[in-house]
Amino acid sequence: MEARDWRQEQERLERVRNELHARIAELEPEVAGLHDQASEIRKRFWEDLSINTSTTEDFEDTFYSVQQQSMMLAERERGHRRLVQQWNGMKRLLPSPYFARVDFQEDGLNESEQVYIGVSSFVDNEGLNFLIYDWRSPIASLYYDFPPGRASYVTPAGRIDGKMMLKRQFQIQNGHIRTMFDASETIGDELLQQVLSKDADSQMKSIVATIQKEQNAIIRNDKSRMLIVQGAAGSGKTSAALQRVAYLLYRHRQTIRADQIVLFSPNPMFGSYISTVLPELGEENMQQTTFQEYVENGLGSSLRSEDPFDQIEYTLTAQGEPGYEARLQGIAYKTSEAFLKALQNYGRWLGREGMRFIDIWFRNRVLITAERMSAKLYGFDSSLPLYSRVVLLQEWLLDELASLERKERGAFWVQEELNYLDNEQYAEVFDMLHKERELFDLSEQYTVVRELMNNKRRGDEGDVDFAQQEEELILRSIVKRSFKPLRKSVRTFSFVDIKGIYGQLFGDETTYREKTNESIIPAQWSEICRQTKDMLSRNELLHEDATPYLFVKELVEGVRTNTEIRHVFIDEGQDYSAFQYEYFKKLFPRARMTVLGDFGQAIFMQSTNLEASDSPLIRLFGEADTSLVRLVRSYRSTREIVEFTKSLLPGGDEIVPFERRGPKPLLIRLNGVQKRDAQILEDIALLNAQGFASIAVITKTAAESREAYESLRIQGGEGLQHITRETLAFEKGVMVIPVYLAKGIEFDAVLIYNASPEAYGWDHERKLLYTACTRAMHRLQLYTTGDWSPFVQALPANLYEKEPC
Ligand SMILES: Nc1ncnc2c1ncn2[C@@H]1O[C@H](COP(=O)(O)OP(=O)(O)OP(=O)(O)O)[C@@H](O)[C@H]1O
Repeated sequence: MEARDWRQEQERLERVRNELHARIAELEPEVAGLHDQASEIRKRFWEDLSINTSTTEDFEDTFYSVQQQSMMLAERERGHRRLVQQWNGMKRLLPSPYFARVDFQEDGLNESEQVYIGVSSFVDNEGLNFLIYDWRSPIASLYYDFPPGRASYVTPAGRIDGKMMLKRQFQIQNGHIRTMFDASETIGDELLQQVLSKDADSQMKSIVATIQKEQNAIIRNDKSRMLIVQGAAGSGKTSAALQRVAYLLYRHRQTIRADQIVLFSPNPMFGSYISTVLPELGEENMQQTTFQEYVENGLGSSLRSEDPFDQIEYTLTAQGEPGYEARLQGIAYKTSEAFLKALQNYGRWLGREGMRFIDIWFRNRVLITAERMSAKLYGFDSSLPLYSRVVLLQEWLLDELASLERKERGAFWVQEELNYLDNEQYAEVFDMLHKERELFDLSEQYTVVRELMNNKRRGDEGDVDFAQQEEELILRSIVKRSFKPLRKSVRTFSFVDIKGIYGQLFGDETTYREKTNESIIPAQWSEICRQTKDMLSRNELLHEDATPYLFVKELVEGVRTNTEIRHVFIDEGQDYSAFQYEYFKKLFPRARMTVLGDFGQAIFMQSTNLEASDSPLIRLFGEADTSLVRLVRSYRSTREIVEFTKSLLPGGDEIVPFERRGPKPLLIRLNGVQKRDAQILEDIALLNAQGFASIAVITKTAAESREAYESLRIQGGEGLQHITRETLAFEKGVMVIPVYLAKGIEFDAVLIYNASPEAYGWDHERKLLYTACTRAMHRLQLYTTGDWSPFVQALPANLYEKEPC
C-alpha cells in the first residue's frame, strides 16, 4: 500500500477523532445536568404528591398525579439514557473508530461514497454526513457480503445496486493505524488470520470486524419465525448468535428491548463466558438463563428436579447397574413426541375423570374436601377446557373461603386471640388497619367491585366502611390474617394435586393405555414406573420427567406464557428434546426462535437432530416459516486440529478448516497413571512457557475430573482450577473440567486426560471425544496409559504425532 494512502487515512482518522473529542466535551455538561435533574425529581417524587384516598374521586386524583409524575420522571430518564448512550458510544469509538472502509458507487450516480464502518454510527456536526456507519446499518452489509466489484445491499426501501471500488480493512489502536490492507476476498483472510491466532480469553470476543458472509446471513435473517443453524464445532454459531442479538436491538430499536430477548445457554459458566460481548458492542445484555433454571422456577420449592448433568453422569457411569437399561428407555420415551401426544390425550382424559385435589385444612380441620372440589369441577360445563374449569374452581374456592372466613369471625379462638392481644400487638394491628385505610384496601375494593359486577352484595357488609367499631375491625383482621395463607395457596393452585396427577400415569400398562391412548409402550415400562414413582415419593424428579411434569401442570392450570419475549435463542440446540421444543413454543407464543447447534456434539440422550428432514424442529413452525443455515467452516482450531477432529466423526469430511497452521495433535502413551499425570504436569509447564495461558485437562465425567484433579495436585500441580457444575465464572488458567461443562468454551491447549477405550469406546461416546477435542484452538494432546480409544485408532496415522514414537 502506498505511503500516500497511509498518510491520508491517518489524517482522516485524526479528523474524526478530533470531532469525537469535541462532541464528547460538548455533551459532557448536558449528561451530568440531566442526571442531576432526574435524581432531583426522583427525590421530590413523594414530597410533591398529596396522597388522598378518602373517597373514590380522591383516590383517582391521587392515582393520576402519581401516574403523571412517574411519566415525567420516565421521560427525563429516557432522555438521559439516550444521551448517555450517545456519549458512551462516542467514547467507545475514540480509541478505534472504525475497522473497515468500502467505496461504493451506486448505479446512476457519478461519485462513489466512502463508507467507514465501526461499532456505532457517528454523524458530522451538521448531521448530514456519516463519518462512521454502524456495522449493522444496511450499507455496511456490503463489507461482509461482497468482494470489490458489482455489489448490492438491501434497505427497507428496496435493493441498491452499484459497484464497490475499494474494500479496506484497518486495525486501529489508541488512535493509530496499526495495520491496513485492501482486501480482494469477501473479508480478507489476513485480518482473520491475525484475530484467530490470538490466545483464548476468559470471555468471548465480538467478531464484528471479521464476520463472514454466511454468518452475516444468520445475523441479519429477518424472514422466518424459526432460524435453525447447524454448524460444525468452532464455526461461529455462538458468535453469530450474539452479533444477531446486537443486530436485532439495532434494527428493531423502536420495538424490541434487550430484556425481550432471552438466550438459553448450557450452563451458568457459559453465561459468564459470553456476558461481555454485547456490552462491548454498546448494547445491553439480553436475558440469559438455563433450561434448568426455568424448570426450577416452574416447579417451585416443593419438588427438586435432577439437573441434566446428574443425568449424563448417570448415563455415562452406571452401565451394568440394575435399572440402567430401563432408565435409558425411560429417557428416550419421556423426551419423545410420542410421550407428548400421550400427555395431550391424558389431558383430555382428565377433562372427563381422574383429577386429584388436596383437602384444604384450617386449624386442624378440613374446610373443603378434595371430593367437593372434584364434584364441583366435573359439574362445570364440560365443553370448557380443563384449565378454564380449574380456574372456575379456583374462583369458587376463593368465594367459599370468603364466606367461611366471615363465619369464622364468631369462632371462639378469634375472641380468645383478641383478648390476649397485648398493648403492643394491639397497637400494631391498629396501626396496620390505619395504614390499610390510607392506602385504600385494594383487595377489599376488588371484592366489592367483583360482587357488584356479579350483582350480588354481601349481606353483612356495606361498601368499604371504616367507621365500624374498632373491635369488629380487629376481629376481622385476625381472621383475615389467618385465612391469608389459604387464599394465597388457592391462588397458586396448591389445591391441585399435580404430583398425584403426574404420578398416577405411571401405573400398569393397561391403565396407562386407557388414560393416554398410547399404543407403543417401552418394553421395561414397569421398571420405568418404579423409578419415576420412587423419585416422586422423595419429592424429586428425574431430569427427563421435569418438562413433562411442567407440561401436565400447565394442562391443568393453564400455561405460564411469556408474551413479552420477542426472540428466543437456544445455544447448543442439539441438547434439547423434541418435547422441550414444544414447550418453548408454548412458553413464548409471540417469540421468534433462533436455534444453534451441532449434531456432531450431541452428547445427551435426548438430543435432537437439527437439520434432518424429519426433525421435530422443522415441524415446530412448519417448513415455510423455517430457515435452515449450515456452517461448515471451522474457525476455532488450527487446520491440523480440525483435520484430526473431523475424522473422528462419520460425515465429518464436509467440515472445512480455516487455513491457520500449527503442530499436529500429539498422542502420548505412558506406563501407569502416575507417569501419565507427571507428564501432563510437565506438558502444562511447557505450554505455559510457550505462552499458552488457557489450558484445559478434559475428562469424560465429573467423577473422573475429581480424580484427575486430586491426582495431579498430589503430584505437585499447583494453581489448577477444578471446574464443577457449581462453578459460575470462567477464569483463564489451567483447569480440570468434564467435557459436558466445556461445551461452547475454548482453550489455547486441550489435554485429553484419558483417551482409552474404557473412556471412549461405545459409539455414543464418540461425540464426547469429538466435543472435547474441538475445544482446542492451538494445541491438542491426548493421553492414555493403555490402548487408544477405537475412534483414535481408526484415524489415519498422518493426522497426528505419537510419543514415544
Ligand atoms: N468471523 C469470525 N471472525 C473472527 N473469529 C471468529 C469468527 N467466527 C468464529 N470466530 C471465532 O471462532 C471461535 C469459535 O466460535 P464460536 O464459539 O462462536 O463457535 P461455535 O460454533 O459456537 O462452536 P462450538 O459449537 O464448538 O461451541 C471463537 O473464538 C470465535 O471468536
